[in-house]
Amino acid sequence: MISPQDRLEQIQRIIVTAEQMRSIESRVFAAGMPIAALMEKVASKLAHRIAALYPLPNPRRVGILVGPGHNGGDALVVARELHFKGYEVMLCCPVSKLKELTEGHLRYATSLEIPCHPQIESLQTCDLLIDGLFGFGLERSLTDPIAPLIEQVNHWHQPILSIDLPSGLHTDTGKVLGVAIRATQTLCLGLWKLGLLQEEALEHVGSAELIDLDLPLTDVLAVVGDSPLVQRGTAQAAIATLPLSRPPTTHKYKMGHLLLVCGSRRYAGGALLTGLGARASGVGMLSIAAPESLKPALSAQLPEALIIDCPETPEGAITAFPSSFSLDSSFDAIACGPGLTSDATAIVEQILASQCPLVLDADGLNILAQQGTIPTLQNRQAPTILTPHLGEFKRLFPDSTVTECRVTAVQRAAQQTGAIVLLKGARVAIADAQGNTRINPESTPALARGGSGDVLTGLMGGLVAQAIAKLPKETSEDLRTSSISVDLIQSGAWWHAQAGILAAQERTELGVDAYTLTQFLIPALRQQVDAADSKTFSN
Ligand SMILES: NC(=O)C1=CN([C@@H]2O[C@H](COP(=O)(O)OP(=O)(O)OC[C@H]3O[C@@H](n4cnc5c(N)ncnc54)[C@H](O)[C@@H]3O)[C@@H](O)[C@H]2O)[C@@H](O)CC1
Ligand SMILES: [K+]
Repeated sequence: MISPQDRLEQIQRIIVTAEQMRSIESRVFAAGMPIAALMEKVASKLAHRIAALYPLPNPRRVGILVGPGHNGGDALVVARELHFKGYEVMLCCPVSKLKELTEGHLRYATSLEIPCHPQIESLQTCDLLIDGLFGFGLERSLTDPIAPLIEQVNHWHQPILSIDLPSGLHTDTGKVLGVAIRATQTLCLGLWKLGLLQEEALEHVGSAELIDLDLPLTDVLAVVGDSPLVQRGTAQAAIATLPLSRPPTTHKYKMGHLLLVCGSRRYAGGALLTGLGARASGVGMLSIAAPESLKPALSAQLPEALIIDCPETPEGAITAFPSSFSLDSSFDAIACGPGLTSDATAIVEQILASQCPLVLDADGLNILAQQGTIPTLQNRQAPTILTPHLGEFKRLFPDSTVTECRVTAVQRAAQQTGAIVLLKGARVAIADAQGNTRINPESTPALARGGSGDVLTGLMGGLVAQAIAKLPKETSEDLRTSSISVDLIQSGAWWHAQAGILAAQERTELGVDAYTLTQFLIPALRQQVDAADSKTFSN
């Protein structure tokens, strides 16, 4: 039997749509779990968590918004439990036609003399609001009388805690259906809903937490599949994937040789930041091809790196590799792009034509877009990882529907090109050609800053080089490609985000310039590994 800790780790990785959640619940109900019993369980866990988050005596007055379905039912059971714990609870139920179970709980709450108001104004003096208007049953845009009620509540100042989802959000796309509650906190029930991990939803979700409902893993996996294509990244998965422990008899070339191709006189920092990101990855050997005029600065900051000084244009962009240099099989991976400028077309073309695994970013992506993204990458045999932000993504895939749904757009881009595509943003989404998809659930706006992407490119290049170096030299191209998994790329995205989060905690969100970020990569990893170890020992 799986341990409760391993079960919870698996549950934390799963992401469901509304339809999948409905199917899972149907299986549980068909197996004999009464709907009312599940609702009791949900609400008792919620009430317990809410009392821990907002302990008495302050806040004392709790206003609860009750909708027509079972989200409203959950809210009413929470109301009853908080009432018995000593909170001063009041309800607002703006609709008259309720589902049967919800109706019963409303009757009982009323019999306990918990006041229920049709008008939202009565709740304005509450210290805390709980949103139980709609959960995953919301199907269409909100209108009168609920839409104006939500608008009003969003202008008030007390914290709002949403049950399952902020009411008004689409469960799958995270888009606002007319209007939606802006929650301070969302307690998601049972399994992570896809919409909560979409960037569109972030301003409404607040901080998000999963309330485990002990849904049987067999029922969950029967619906989402044993190895679900779309998964939420977790710390444990990232730590298990990163090359944290080294074989005792290893040597530097077995730990990966990474070639960085980056920088120009104008963007000298691009080369430096990529180099510092690569250094933190632990890669065995680091070579940096950069304009020859950057050599002194790079050597001073990265004394361990081999600097390949490249001829440059009068403006200081790389024109080509030096004539003595051959882009042969001595490199396990190349990371290319930061700070190159658009003048470095020839060298990017040469790299794209090579057989070397490649992480492509920034100007490398812009040059690829000019060459024609899909045909160029379809001709590439070696593994390719693209790390665009939204603007670069649109240039690479001008026909994409990225504004509709980032996750679908990334999946399609990966499938069209055969590359692993990582779309940057507050919720990094990563997909491979087979549809395997990862979403990084945690980040910080502190990373929205010039140069933080360069750090990611170097870090990612170092991880890819180490994964490739582990393979026997004669490994086929297909096997090399499959050895670079979305989990590896997700572990890099997770690590980078955790460094930003730790740096922001220590220095505020204003204090996370890209150089500082590089200095937090190792401390953040240390902290996360220690936290994971202490969890293991305490269980
Ligand atoms: N089924 C269960 O027993 C469980 C349900 N749970 C809770 O129940 C929720 C799902 O319950 P429901 O399926 O009842 O769905 P909801 O409570 O999300 O709401 C659905 C109700 O709202 C109405 N509705 C939908 N769109 C509307 C609109 N735009 N304007 C006005 N009315 C609209 C529907 O006709 C339906 O009556 C979950 O989010 C969760 O909170 C969970 O607690 C787990 C157990
Ligand atoms: K809700």
